[in-house]
This record gives sequence, structure tokens and C-alpha cells, in this order.
Amino acid sequence: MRKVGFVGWRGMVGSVLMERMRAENDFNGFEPVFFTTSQAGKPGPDIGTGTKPLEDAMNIDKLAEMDIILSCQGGDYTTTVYEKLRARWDGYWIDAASSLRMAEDSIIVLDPVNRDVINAGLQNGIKNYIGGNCTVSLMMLALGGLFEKDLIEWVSSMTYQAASGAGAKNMRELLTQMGELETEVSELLADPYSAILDIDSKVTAKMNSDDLSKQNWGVPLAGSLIPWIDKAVDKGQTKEEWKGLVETNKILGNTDDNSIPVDGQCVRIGSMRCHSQAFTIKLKQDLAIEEIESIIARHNEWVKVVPNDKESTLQDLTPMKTSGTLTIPVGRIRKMNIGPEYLTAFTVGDQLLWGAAEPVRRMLKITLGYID
Ligand SMILES: NC(=O)C1=CN([C@@H]2O[C@H](COP(=O)(O)OP(=O)(O)OC[C@H]3O[C@@H](n4cnc5c(N)ncnc54)[C@H](OP(=O)(O)O)[C@@H]3O)[C@@H](O)[C@H]2O)C=CC1
Ligand SMILES: N[C@@H](CC(=O)OP(=O)(O)O)C(=O)O
Repeated sequence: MRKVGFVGWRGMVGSVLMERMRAENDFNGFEPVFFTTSQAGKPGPDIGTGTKPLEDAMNIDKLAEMDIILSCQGGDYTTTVYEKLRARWDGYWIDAASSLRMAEDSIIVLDPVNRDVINAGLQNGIKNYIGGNCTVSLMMLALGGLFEKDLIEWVSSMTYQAASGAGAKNMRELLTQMGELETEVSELLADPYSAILDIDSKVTAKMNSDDLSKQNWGVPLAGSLIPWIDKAVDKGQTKEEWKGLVETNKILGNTDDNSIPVDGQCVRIGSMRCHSQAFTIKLKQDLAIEEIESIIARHNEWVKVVPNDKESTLQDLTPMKTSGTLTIPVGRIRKMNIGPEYLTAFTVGDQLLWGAAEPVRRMLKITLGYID
């Protein structure tokens, strides 16, 4: 029976992966081995067959016994162990971290969009399968039909990214900030006759003071936003924005000759775990909106077209509605006044599910031969 090593299974992304694997009854047909960087020897998770002691995730000999390793532990871990392990190991490395994404001998996995690229990789002996950036994966699932039919000349994505993308501590701090701001003005809020401008100035003063919790964000996110994600790269872009172009085209298997331009601004907002994106799309041809909606809706079983009216949008096109689900709603679809080939749309997606855990969960099943 093949051995599958799980690293990072108790982190935030790893816990979502475990939840999904339990829900889908995935722990069958292979021997799971659970690793840790900090809890070796302590009891591992019970996946229905009792617990076993956790293995040391820095033990290259033990890792090398695995046929497949699935890591949600993060980029630093991958950078530390991967080369040492690969020097003597020929197994499959499936990873949610970005470190190996752009390596020549890796495939970025998003099987509803690039199953052909994955299949070619498996046939050609590629052993590294890496989950994509959350924003990119969620965009590609939303617009998969338009990409598949080669209808996109270029796309600009302006993002509204959730706190979870920065990690569990940042999610907690967002909520702490919200509570601290409310506490600051709770008496004024309780008085229906208090002046809103007094409330506003107290909140603004609190945000600008040193006693708002901001060790993780560095600045207030509650009541504000942060138009910068990750570090700076060239030409004024952030790394998160840079990933849009390079990862989209790698997922599609495009070369420099047929690469699709993708760019935009990535912004952190105060939602919990759903990233949203507003697209401006230059289509290669002028298609009717009904046809565009139908192409989008038919591409995969998770995408859902939301009618472009207020009630449907408020009901179905929000982080609140999408959180904890695999649904990828796409709405606000309309032609822009700029011209008949210019389309706009808005999408939301859970960045811990399709944005992180689900592509690697499915890749594990593909590797094991359980998804045709
Ligand atoms: N967050 C995101 O949106 C996305 C993250 N990723 C990738 O996944 C990686 C992991 O992210 P994320 O899951 O957010 O990281 P976490 O910080 O939640 O977990 C990472 C590791 O921290 C250790 N850890 C230490 N203390 C705790 C604790 N109290 N509870 C749980 N785990 C703890 C665990 O390892 P151990 O058992 O070894 O101590 C765990 O596997 C990222 O670095 C990134 O590369 C990819 C896509 C999206
Ligand atoms: N950078 C993403 C989360 C993430 O982990 O991305 P990546 O997998 O590309 O490092 C965000 O902040 O929302």
C-alpha cells in the first residue's frame, strides 16, 4: 500500500484539507503518515483508525520512505527540506506553498482548469505538483470557460483579499481591532441621539493611536484597507500582483508566444476567508452576454452565475454567503461602456478551500488514481 506523508496538517490550510478529506472519505487505499516540525512523538490525528505518534518532519530518512508527500507547512519548510530530500527521493511532492511553483520541473495544479497539463506532467515523469496562488486559482475557476475557449485578450483583476491569506494570527487581530473600535464608542453608539461625526472622530483617533492592536498587520485593517500585499517586485508591482500573469499562464500551459496579459492591484480588506475580485476583461470578440454567461456557467461544477440584479447580488455574491463552501459565484456580468468587447464581472471564493486546500487534495487523489 502506498505511503502518503502529511506535513502541515494541523495549520490553518492543513486543517481545512483534513476536514475536506474526512468529508470526502479520502483516507482510504493508502497508508497516511503524519509529520510535524514541533510535536514529534505526540499522538497524531485520529482518522478513524486510532492515532499513531507523529513523525519528525525534518527527518529526511523518514520522509524518503513516503511515496507521496503532501505539505501545507509553508514555503520556509519546503525550502529547508526539499532539495535534501529530492537528492535521494523520487516520490511525488504535492505542496500548497509557493516556493516551487515557478520551477521548471513543477506543475501548478488546478485540475478543473488544467487537467490536460497535469496529465501531460504525469506522463512525462514530473514529480512536483504545487497549488496555485489563491487569487489566481479563484480567478481561473470563475473565468475558466472564457480561458478554455481562448476568448480573453487580456484581463485586469482588482482584488479584495481576506485576512486569512495573511494567516491565523492576522485573522484574530482583525477581529480584535473590530472589537477595540466598537468598545471605544460603545457609549455613543448606545445613545441614538449622539452625533455620528463624534463617533467617527473617536474611531479615527483610536485607529491612529498606538493602543490599537496592530502587531501583525502593522496598521489598522478594521475600518480601513491595505492596498499592498506581499513584497515589492519590479516596476511598482507587488509580488501578489506579479503572480497573476506568471501563474495564470503557467497553469494554462502557455508560452511567451501565447501568454495572456494579466495585471491589477491587490488589496487587503476586512473579510475573513473569502477573496473577491473585480475583473475588466478585453474579449477577443463581441459576444452576447447570454452566451458569455452560459460559457462561464458550463465550465465546471462549482462556478455559479449570479444574475446581475441587486437582490441576487446581495444574496449570493458576498464573502458571507461563499465562506466555507466550494461555490465560486460570478456576477455583475455586463458589457462596459468602453466598448462591446469589454466585459466586467465580480467573483468571490473561499481562499482556504479552492484557494489553498482543494487543489492539492484533488491532486493527491489524481496521483493515487482516484479521480479519472
Ligand atoms: N493561508 C493561506 O491563505 C494560504 C497558505 N498557503 C501556504 O500554506 C502555508 C501554511 O499556511 P497556514 O496554514 O496559514 O499556516 P499555519 O501557521 O496555520 O500553520 C503552519 C504550521 O504551524 C505550526 N503550528 C504552530 N503552532 C500552531 C498552532 N497553534 N496551531 C496549528 N499549527 C501550529 C504547525 O506545524 P507543526 O505541526 O510542524 O508545528 C502548522 O502546520 C503558508 O505558509 C503558505 O505557504 C497557500 C495558500 C493560501
Ligand atoms: N498571498 C496570499 C496568500 C498566500 O499564501 O498566497 P501564496 O500561496 O501565493 O503564497 C494572500 O495574502 O492572500
